[in-house]
Amino acid sequence: MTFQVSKEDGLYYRQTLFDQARRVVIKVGSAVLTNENGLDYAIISHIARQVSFLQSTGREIILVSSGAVAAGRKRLGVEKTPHEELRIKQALAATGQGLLMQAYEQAFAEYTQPVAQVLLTHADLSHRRRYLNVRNTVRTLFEFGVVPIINENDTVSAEELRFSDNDTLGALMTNMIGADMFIILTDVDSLYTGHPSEDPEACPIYTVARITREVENMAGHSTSILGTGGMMAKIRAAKMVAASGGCSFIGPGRHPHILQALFSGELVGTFFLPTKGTITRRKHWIAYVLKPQGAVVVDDGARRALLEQGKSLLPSGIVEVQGSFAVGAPVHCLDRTGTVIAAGLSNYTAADIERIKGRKTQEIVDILGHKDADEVIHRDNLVVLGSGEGA
Ligand SMILES: Nc1ncnc2c1ncn2[C@@H]1O[C@H](COP(=O)(O)OP(=O)(O)O)[C@@H](O)[C@H]1O
Ligand SMILES: N[C@@H](CCC(=O)OP(=O)(O)O)C(=O)O
Repeated sequence: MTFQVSKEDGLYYRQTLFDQARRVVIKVGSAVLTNENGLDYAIISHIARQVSFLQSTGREIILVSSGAVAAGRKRLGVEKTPHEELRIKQALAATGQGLLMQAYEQAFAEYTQPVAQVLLTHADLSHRRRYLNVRNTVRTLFEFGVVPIINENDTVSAEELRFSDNDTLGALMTNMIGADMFIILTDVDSLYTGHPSEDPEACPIYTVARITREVENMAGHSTSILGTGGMMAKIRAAKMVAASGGCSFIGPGRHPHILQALFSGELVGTFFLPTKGTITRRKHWIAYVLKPQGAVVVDDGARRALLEQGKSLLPSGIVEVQGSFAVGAPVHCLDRTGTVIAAGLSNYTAADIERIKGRKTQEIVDILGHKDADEVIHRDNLVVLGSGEGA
C-alpha cells in the first residue's frame, strides 16, 4: 500500500514532529464529549487537565469543541430524528453551548487555566477582513495565555453557509493560525481500513504519508450516533492541513491520557504527515475556505497546463461555464469528466466567460469591448487540487 510508511519511520516522524509542535489545534467530537446522560464531565475534566499541561509546556493550544447540540438535546429531552429541521438543531445548540462552556470553565478552573468562547460562522472566515480579525483575536488570546474554545455559531448559520462539521472548522483554524498540528479526538481508536463496525477485517492504520483515493475510500458514510462529520470529514480535514504543511492525528478522545501518550511519541491512533510541495495560506483560503460560486470546464490541453505546467487558465482552454458569478468570484475548474482539478478566483463574470470561451486572448477586447486580464484565472489565484487519479 503506497500511502503508508513503515512503523519505525512512522514512530520517528511522530516523535520529531510532536516534539517540535508549538501551536496545536485539538478538536473534540460530540461522540467523545457526551454520553447517555448528556455532557460527560469526567471526559471534559481529562481534556482540561491534558490541555492545561500542554499549555504549561509553552505550547499554544486551540480547542475546537463540538457537543452543543448533543448537550442541548439531553437538556430539553428532544429525541434525534432522521431529517431533523435546522431550526431544531439551532435551538438545541443555543441551549447546549452554555452548558458546554460552563463545563469547560469549571474543568479548566482546576488548573487555573483561563478559557474563552469563540463562536464562528463560515461567513466570518470567507471575508478576508473578518478572517484577519478572528486571527488577531486568537493571537491576542494566546498573548494572555488563554485557551480559545471554538465552535460553529450554529444558531445563526444558514444551511448553505455552514462549515458542515467541526472537523472542517478545525482544519481551517489550523491553517489560519499556522499551527503545526491538528489533533482530532473521536470515539474510535484510529482510522481503520474499513468501517470498524461493518467490516470485521478492518485493521488500524498508523501513519498516512499521502491521502490518496484509497485512503479516502476507507471512510464509511455513517457517523457515530452523536457525530456529524464522520470519518470522511476527518480525512478531508487532514488533507486540507497536509496541503498547507501541517500534520494531523485521529485518535481516541476517551483515553484519559491520549495527549500525553501522543506527545511522548507512543504509537496510538493515525498520524497524517504533511504533503510535500505545500501551498501558501492565501491559496489555502482560496481553495478551502471560499465556497465555489460556479465552475469552468476545461479541455485536455488546459488540464495539462494547470496540472503539470503551473500555468494560468486562458479563455482558449475553456469549453463550458457553469453557474452565474461575478468578477473575483471563487470558482472550480473541472476536467471533461467533471472531476475538480483546481480552484481559483475568476477575472471575468460567468456571462463574459461564456462569450470568450474557446477564443484566443487577443480576441477578448473585440468580443467584450474591454479586457481586464489575459487570463480567466491567473496562476497566483489558482490552486491545483488534484489530478483526479488518486491525488
Ligand atoms: N474507516 C473508518 N475508521 C474508523 N471509523 C470510521 C471509519 N469509517 C467510518 N467511521 C465512523 O466514524 C465515526 C467517527 O466520526 P463521528 O461520529 O463524526 O465522530 P465525532 O463526533 O468525534 O466527530 C466512528 O464512530 C465510526 O463509526
Ligand atoms: N457545532 C455542533 C457540532 C458539529 C460537529 O461537527 O459535530 P462532530 O461530528 O461531533 O464533531 C455542536 O456543537 O453540536
